[in-house]
Amino acid sequence: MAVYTHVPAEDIDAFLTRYDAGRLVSAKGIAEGVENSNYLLETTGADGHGHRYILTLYEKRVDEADLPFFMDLLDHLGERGCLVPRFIADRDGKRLQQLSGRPACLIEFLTGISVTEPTAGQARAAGAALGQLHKAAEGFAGERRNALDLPGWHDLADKCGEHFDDIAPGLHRRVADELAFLDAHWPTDLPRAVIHADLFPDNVLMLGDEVTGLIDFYFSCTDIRAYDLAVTHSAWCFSNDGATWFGDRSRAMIAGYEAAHGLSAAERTAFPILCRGAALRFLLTRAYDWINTPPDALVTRKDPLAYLRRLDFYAKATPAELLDI
Ligand SMILES: Nc1ncnc2c1ncn2[C@@H]1O[C@H](COP(=O)(O)OP(=O)(O)O)[C@@H](O)[C@H]1O
Ligand SMILES: N[C@@H](CCOP(=O)(O)O)C(=O)O
Repeated sequence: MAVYTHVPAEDIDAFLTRYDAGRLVSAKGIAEGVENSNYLLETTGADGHGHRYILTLYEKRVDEADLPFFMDLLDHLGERGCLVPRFIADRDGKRLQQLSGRPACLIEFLTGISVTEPTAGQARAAGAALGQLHKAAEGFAGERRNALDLPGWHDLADKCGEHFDDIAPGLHRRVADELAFLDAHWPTDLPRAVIHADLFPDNVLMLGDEVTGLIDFYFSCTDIRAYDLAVTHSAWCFSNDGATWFGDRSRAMIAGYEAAHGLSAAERTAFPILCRGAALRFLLTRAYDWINTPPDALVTRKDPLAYLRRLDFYAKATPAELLDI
């Protein structure tokens, strides 16, 4: 459950009076997500025909100072045909507000569901949507440093320290060895761009095999473009526990990305290392949250070991195995 801040319905109704959005009809806390508090709002709509919105209160890793970057990026992508939600301006043109003591935004609601067991067809569509996003992001002037890059992974690992071994014996050593490998092999000459950096199935809305929305851009940043495909691959092409890699999903995702954007020879060669980095990144944030979230907290902790299993797979994988479609 990710509702960290409980906002009384009367306060949401009062908040809505700043917008041309009608009056509040219902407000439901959204269980999915781990970073922010999200509510699904139903209103009477400005035209009286009823309307849905997402209300987000920013809680954990989102820095308020980064919100203009995310707003401008979604405007840029939306103007170029990507199915992304726009931040809604109030009657004074203001998009960032305060509600219950938190930074808060009203956001366009997009239809679709997040799949939990993607098919190969859905993995292909996600790969294509990522490629289209990368094409549409070309020419976007904004930049944002990735706080969860290789130096950021070292910081997180230092913070977890000995506690890694409370999650699994030997994990501390394994993480240190992997960081040493990535320090020596992480590519420095691949094209960089604005990337989503968290395109998990729960951040892709779909109807059947069709993508209807890409959401949750709060990790988007400037980094190696093909790393974004590695993140997406790690999230879509395994069983949820990371124990099984699905070659059909993997081939379909790469084919979808190749058709929409394409990978250079250098990106293909580096792909297994980028995937190792992606697996370590999510292992580390999950381990940090595991260690620092009480087991009885309202939010469901995500299993770090599901990403250790992916890391084990990528450490043995060849570019041909991952990319030969
Ligand atoms: N624009 C949107 N349209 C429809 N549903 C949304 C939208 N934004 C968020 N959601 C819903 O809220 C959930 C949590 O949102 P998300 O941005 O992933 O949260 P968090 O940043 O806390 O992880 C999503 O899984 C989705 O169900
Ligand atoms: N996708 C990450 C956690 C971030 O959660 P999200 O709901 O913002 O995607 C993970 O699975 O570890």
